[in-house]
Amino acid sequence: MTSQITIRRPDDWHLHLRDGAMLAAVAPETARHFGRAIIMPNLVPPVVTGAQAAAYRERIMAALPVGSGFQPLMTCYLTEDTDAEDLAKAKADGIITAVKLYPAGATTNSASGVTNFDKVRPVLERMAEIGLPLCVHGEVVDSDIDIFDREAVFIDRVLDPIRRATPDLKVIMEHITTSQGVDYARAGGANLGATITTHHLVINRNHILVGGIKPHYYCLPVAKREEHRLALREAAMSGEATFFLGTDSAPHPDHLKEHACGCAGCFTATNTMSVLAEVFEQDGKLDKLEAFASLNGPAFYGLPANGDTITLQKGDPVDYPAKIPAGDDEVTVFQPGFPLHWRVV
Ligand SMILES: NC(=O)N[C@@H](CC(=O)O)C(=O)O
Ligand SMILES: [Zn+2]
Ligand SMILES: [Zn+2]
Repeated sequence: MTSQITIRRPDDWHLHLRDGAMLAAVAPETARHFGRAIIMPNLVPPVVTGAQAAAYRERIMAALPVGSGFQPLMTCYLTEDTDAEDLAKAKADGIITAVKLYPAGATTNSASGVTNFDKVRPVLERMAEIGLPLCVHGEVVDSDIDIFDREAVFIDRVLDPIRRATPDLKVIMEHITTSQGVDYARAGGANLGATITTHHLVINRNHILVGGIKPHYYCLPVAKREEHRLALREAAMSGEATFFLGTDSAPHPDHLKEHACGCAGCFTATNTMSVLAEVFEQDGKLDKLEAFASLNGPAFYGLPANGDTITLQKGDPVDYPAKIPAGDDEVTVFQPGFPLHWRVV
């Protein structure tokens, strides 16, 4: 029985760090185990320009524990008014690593996102030319499309046309939640990657709804049927270069999660590596954890893997806090619903 594994230090290719007191609370949680993370730009107001990304990066650096080697990889939020020149300069200056596409209204703080995808076509063409990847929240927002179908419909109506029109654009399907997402990503060739979250490997829609509503399991894209969770697990544990970890750890204060109109987002930064080791072990695939968490992501982004390693050891159930304090608020840590035996030592 394996009781210890050592892997290259992992990276998180989709992370929400927020700002202010929340940033101060959650940045150390990710920096404890992760080398780098792609930082989502959906602040209020969003991080739209290279200058705003540079300023946000400084605030993140200031929130890190002294001596932390954690490196935030910044993104800009794509709007219909985004200036391609500004993005190109921010990339050339080493400020941004990717650009984020939110369909307007699809998720938390996405009101400034894109409604008419034709309007961003010239920006996407420029990004393809200069090798600047596009991270995509892949859900349509049409009110006549059932929320459980929004990812699959987005692939057909929006993503596939964008990729056909701009085949050289590197695209990351963020936080895929369906077998359709897995299939499309798998068939997409070297310019298409897909991130998978920790929580979507653990929960299906029953976990949210059976026996009383569980607001801390509500996130977007919403967890789907069990067959989709199993497809995600198979993809994450396949070792295929297309699939890599993006936790989508998305903290909200508990009072806004446990609310009549609760916010979408699961906070997994604190225990992600323990959860991942547990689920990979459950499926007999611990040997594939390093590819998923530490190797495939940097390879897709054209970056070296981290030079150092982390070691996970198996033992008595791990104690992790149920909540972490954030200013005057608290944030509930994702509870997988089974004990975690793997700790990062
Ligand atoms: N995933 C979520 O449910 N929420 C994210 C936004 C997002 O990634 O879509 C957030 O910013 O809270
Ligand atoms: Zn999203
Ligand atoms: Zn997210």
